Amino acid sequence: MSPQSLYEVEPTRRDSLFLIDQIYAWRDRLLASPRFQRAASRLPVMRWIARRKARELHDMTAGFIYSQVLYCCVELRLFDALKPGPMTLEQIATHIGLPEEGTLRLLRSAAALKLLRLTRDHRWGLGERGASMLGNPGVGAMVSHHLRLYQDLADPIALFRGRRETQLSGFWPYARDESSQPSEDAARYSALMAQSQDLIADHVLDACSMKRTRVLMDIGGGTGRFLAAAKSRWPHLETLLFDLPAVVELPAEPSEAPTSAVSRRIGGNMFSDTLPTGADTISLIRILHDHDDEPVKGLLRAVHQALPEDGGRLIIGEPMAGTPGAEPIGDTYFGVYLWAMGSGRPRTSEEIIHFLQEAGFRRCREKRSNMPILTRVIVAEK
Ligand SMILES: CC(C)=CCC/C(C)=C/CC/C(C)=C/C=C/C(C)=C/C=C/C=C(C)/C=C/C=C(C)/C=C/C=C(C)/C=C/CC(C)(C)O
Ligand SMILES: C[S@@+](CC[C@H](N)C(=O)[O-])C[C@H]1O[C@@H](n2cnc3c(N)ncnc32)[C@H](O)[C@@H]1O
Repeated sequence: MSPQSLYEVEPTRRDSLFLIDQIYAWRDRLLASPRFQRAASRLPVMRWIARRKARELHDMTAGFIYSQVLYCCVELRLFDALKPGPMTLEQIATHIGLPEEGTLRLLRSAAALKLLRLTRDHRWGLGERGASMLGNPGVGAMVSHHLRLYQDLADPIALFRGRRETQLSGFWPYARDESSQPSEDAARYSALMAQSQDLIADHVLDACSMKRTRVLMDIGGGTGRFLAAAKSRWPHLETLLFDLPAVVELPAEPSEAPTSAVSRRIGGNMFSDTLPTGADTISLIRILHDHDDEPVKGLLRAVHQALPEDGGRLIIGEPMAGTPGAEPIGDTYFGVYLWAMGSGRPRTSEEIIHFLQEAGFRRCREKRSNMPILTRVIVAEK
């Protein structure tokens, strides 16, 4: 089966070899030749390109080590420790409970990655990337939970043989079985989602105003963090939260979403229950990519039905495949992540818009996101 038919994209003129493909084939023959590579690394301009390309390939080869150095910094809370100011090697070794020799190796490797920085007086402080991590606390939570995916990737070829029980699918039980949800599982993944919602909510809300919305329903809204962010911008909003019973029954975390931010919490299954009516705007934030095509199409039809005829609006926010300049985030990171999770796939905005049109939506369009690598935004009307 061709990838096109797997993902239901209209086949383009696949049989003919375009000129551009011939040019790429010629380039690939050159790049694959050790003689060409040797020659290129001696010529002035070519040398600069060759070094850059070698560096890129080396970063990809070594990326798994970079990720684990970042993991150590997060787990050992190094960025938090260095927030007030730089520390000496001895102070850091005592603080993280590692021998000085190992600590020094870790600090040097983190400094080379700009996570840390060696100061002029030989102390260790935050590097530009370490400081950015402090500004985005949700990223640290993501890095910590990657340990499960890392275990699943220990035999990566086996992972691609077929979807099966994995460490990651154990973290997201709804991806394999929507009906049963132990509350401790729901609490664990909902906390991660709430922490990382701050990476998303502002960009979605910057892209679409809710000034004229009366009732907003967030389907799969977790602890209500997205609704809380919307309500703090537009206090007139009535907000409905729809999620699995195990999630809406979680004890309210005042720091996550103040009780007053969510007008009503409704427990149910978005695939098998009739969705509540009454909202003039419905949001699906980081929902569609978790699920395979057929359930997604059914969900979009159900959302269409739940919206009012006059002025009903759907907002979709999630990372998407084929984002210019961030292709590996959609297709590599989320593609592999969702494969290991056991269901879903990242979709291009064109695919989502196509599904929306099939479900009966009109005026389906993408809105400009300030951070398309983290979330893109699509709006559709009934
Ligand atoms: C100050 C001076 C001198 C100059 C200024 C120059 C300047 C303007 C610099 C810019 C500085 C700046 C503002 C930096 C900002 C950095 C930012 C915003 C960094 C953000 C990084 C975000 C990252 C790395 C996000 C990672 C997100 C991940 C890994 C998300 C994973 C999500 C998952 C796994 C979701 C799972 C849900 C599921 C199951 C798929 O549904
Ligand atoms: C990836 S999380 C996204 C949470 C939140 N929208 C966010 O962006 O932080 C997916 C959410 O969908 C909910 N969910 C999964 N399957 C569901 C179902 N069948 N019915 C209702 N909610 C479901 C999960 O409980 C979870 O809260």
